[in-house]
Amino acid sequence: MKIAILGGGNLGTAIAEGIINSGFCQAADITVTKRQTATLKHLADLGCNVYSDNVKAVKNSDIIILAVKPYNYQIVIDEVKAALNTKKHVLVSVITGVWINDLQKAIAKKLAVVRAMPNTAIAIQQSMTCIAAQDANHEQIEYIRNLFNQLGRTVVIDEQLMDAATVLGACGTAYAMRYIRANIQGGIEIGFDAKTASLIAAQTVLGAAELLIKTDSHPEKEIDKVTTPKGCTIAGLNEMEHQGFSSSLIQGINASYKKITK
Ligand SMILES: NC(=O)C1=CN([C@@H]2O[C@H](COP(=O)(O)OP(=O)(O)OC[C@H]3O[C@@H](n4cnc5c(N)ncnc54)[C@H](O)[C@@H]3O)[C@@H](O)[C@H]2O)C=CC1
Ligand SMILES: O=C(O)[C@@H]1CCC=N1
Repeated sequence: MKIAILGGGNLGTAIAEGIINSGFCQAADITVTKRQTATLKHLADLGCNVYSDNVKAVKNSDIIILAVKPYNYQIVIDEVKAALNTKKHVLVSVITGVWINDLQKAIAKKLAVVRAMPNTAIAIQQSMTCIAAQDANHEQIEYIRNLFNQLGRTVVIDEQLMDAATVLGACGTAYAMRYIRANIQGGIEIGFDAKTASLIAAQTVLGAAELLIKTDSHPEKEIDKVTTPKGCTIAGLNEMEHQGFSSSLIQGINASYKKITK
């Protein structure tokens, strides 16, 4: 299978790099497009095809990953729709807030369309990618899922949950960063230099996440292991809750969701 990535920006280039690093396919089988291709030199050096002709990229590929900003998708679809072939192509859109029906209407064909919602950790092959599909067969969905499995973990969801997936999975990277930053600020206040506090905070969060994923455990079970009776962990946790810690996170998630669905 040959893969075209239309829109070689942050996400598009990260996907290309991840696919090459994972060995999922040869660099020569990947095409990345952008209007000005100067910033894609590193991909060309790796062996990818890099150019600005979206139609040529579509004609030369089987899987078309659309990775432009939401306000640019219509222009790109108008440009390539005549070249899209329902018997050959699968369109994968990573665009926030654009529904499969919108894409199929814009294409004016019943093309197999898959929506994927990754996060920025895709750059280091640690994305959580939620996938939803329409008019794609089992084989096509499994191929796309396998592609994104090279770039982290995947889950197939109903498209109705795509906004929720965007909030929890993609905005979630920013929430986690803010949590880590707060830990760094607290860590400095209790004595660490910024660099050491950053390492301790980030590795501790990584370890906590891995504990949950690798042992299929529940957060509260792991908290029980850390909280010594009358100890400092429970004192800190309870104070955080008195200050509205869990409630503020839940309200933030709801605010993001309201914004994306309005
Ligand atoms: N940043 C994030 O955390 C996430 C972003 N997304 C979605 O992914 C999409 C891409 O996001 P980013 O990579 O962050 O944006 P970006 O702005 O870095 O990349 C978009 C690229 O498309 C190129 N482009 C614009 N018009 C084009 C055209 N006609 N032909 C070819 N290339 C064209 C731009 O030059 C730019 O390099 C967006 O729709 C966004 O909603 C999805 C999940 C997470
Ligand atoms: O903030 C946003 O609108 C997008 C959605 C997912 C990540 N960034």
